[in-house]
Amino acid sequence: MVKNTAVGRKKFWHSFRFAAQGIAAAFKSELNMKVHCGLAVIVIIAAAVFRLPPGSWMLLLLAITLVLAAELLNTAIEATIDLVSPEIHPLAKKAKDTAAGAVLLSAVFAVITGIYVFYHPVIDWIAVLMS
Ligand SMILES: Nc1ncnc2c1ncn2[C@@H]1O[C@H](COP(=O)(O)OP(=O)(O)OP(=O)(O)O)[C@@H](O)[C@H]1O
Repeated sequence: MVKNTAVGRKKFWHSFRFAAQGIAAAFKSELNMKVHCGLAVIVIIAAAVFRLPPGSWMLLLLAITLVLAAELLNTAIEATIDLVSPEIHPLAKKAKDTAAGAVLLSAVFAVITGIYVFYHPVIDWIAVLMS
């Protein structure tokens, strides 16, 4: 484990490396993170196949970023709670459940965004298939 003791420009790039390590660590340890990333890849491929307009792409990228960012913060809060309060405590429960709530909220937004963005292209595609 290394602390960021660099200065100036070096410190800036070290911060990026530590952030990338954090994302990689969350991906390796959290099943939910793997599921969210897998779904994000499927959604991006579907958006390319349906040739969605730029506005729809931006909405999808916003939803994907929100979910992944919420999942990363949830993982950070879980790790912090496990470190400072491994024993059962109502505040530990509140912190973990609230962080999980943020993930749930962002996931609901992502589902609504997906329905809004894909509804008409999918209906049009089915209509073409049936005609
Ligand atoms: N120290 C604690 N004190 C009180 N309740 C806790 C504590 N740790 C966990 N819990 C309860 O158990 C639930 C599950 O906690 P856990 O740490 O297993 O996280 P998780 O939601 O299963 O996440 P993951 O599986 O991604 O690690 C929490 O949401 C909380 O309600």
